[in-house]
Amino acid sequence: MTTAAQPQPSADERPAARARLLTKRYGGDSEVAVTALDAVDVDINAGRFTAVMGPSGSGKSTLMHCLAGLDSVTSGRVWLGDSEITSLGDRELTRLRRDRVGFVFQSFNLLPTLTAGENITLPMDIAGRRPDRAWVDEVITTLGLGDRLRHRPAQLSGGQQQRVACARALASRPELIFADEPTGNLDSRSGLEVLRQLRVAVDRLDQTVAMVTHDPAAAAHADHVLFLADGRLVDELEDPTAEVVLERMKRLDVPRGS
Ligand SMILES: Nc1ncnc2c1ncn2[C@@H]1O[C@H](COP(=O)(O)OP(=O)(O)OP(=O)(O)O)[C@@H](O)[C@H]1O
Repeated sequence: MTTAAQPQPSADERPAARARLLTKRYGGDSEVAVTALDAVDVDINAGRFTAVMGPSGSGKSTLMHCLAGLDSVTSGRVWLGDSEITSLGDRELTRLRRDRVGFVFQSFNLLPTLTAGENITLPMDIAGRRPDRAWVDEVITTLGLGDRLRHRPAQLSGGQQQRVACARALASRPELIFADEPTGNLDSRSGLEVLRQLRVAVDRLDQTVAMVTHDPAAAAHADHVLFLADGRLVDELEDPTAEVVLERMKRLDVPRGS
């Protein structure tokens, strides 16, 4: 428990998630073992939009999965807020994920038989949690979904479906939203629509978003970019533009030794 005498960091300084010496190896000690993450130290700051970039196979999805408690770590420690998730058992981890983390995936993952409104509150309904109606209404209004709530996913455009998925991730007011290539299945206009909504979630709803992306233009919507290469955190960028992100990515794509 913290005492009143201890200074509390401001929201901007408080990491929503952090990892220290995070190593993830697939394949155990076998000859085909892959070190997907190699002693990574990383902070995902609260109230900010962070993009994770890097060449294919650099460890982006693995980092996200380990930070979100979706995958176990080989060594190192991971915290979500003040909770060390690397010390939790399966059941506690499941509860923590359910209550404190939101997810947006490339493939929307909406239930086709439910309306948009039902999809948005489904995780809370399953968890037996009563939605905070004022908050859910604010999310729906802010994401411009008010006139789409009775539609089923098939009656919505891809961009609208992904906005519903964003609203679903936001509905429980999680501490952190992980978005894995959220624009990967969308045309550029719909992708832009979704990126703007993630930006709005941070700026107007005071949420925290961490997004894996291949796209420098998408990363430019973030406040901060983390660059991975060969399982290591090799670069960071504040207030990115698409041009500078592309430039940094080109450096990472240079083959080793050249
Ligand atoms: N379940 C797994 N079993 C074995 N190796 C894996 C597994 N998942 C990932 N890897 C390996 O770990 C490394 C990092 O993979 P990861 O998916 O995190 O990279 P990424 O940067 O997200 O790639 P991409 O941009 O192509 O999605 C790769 O070499 C990959 O082949």
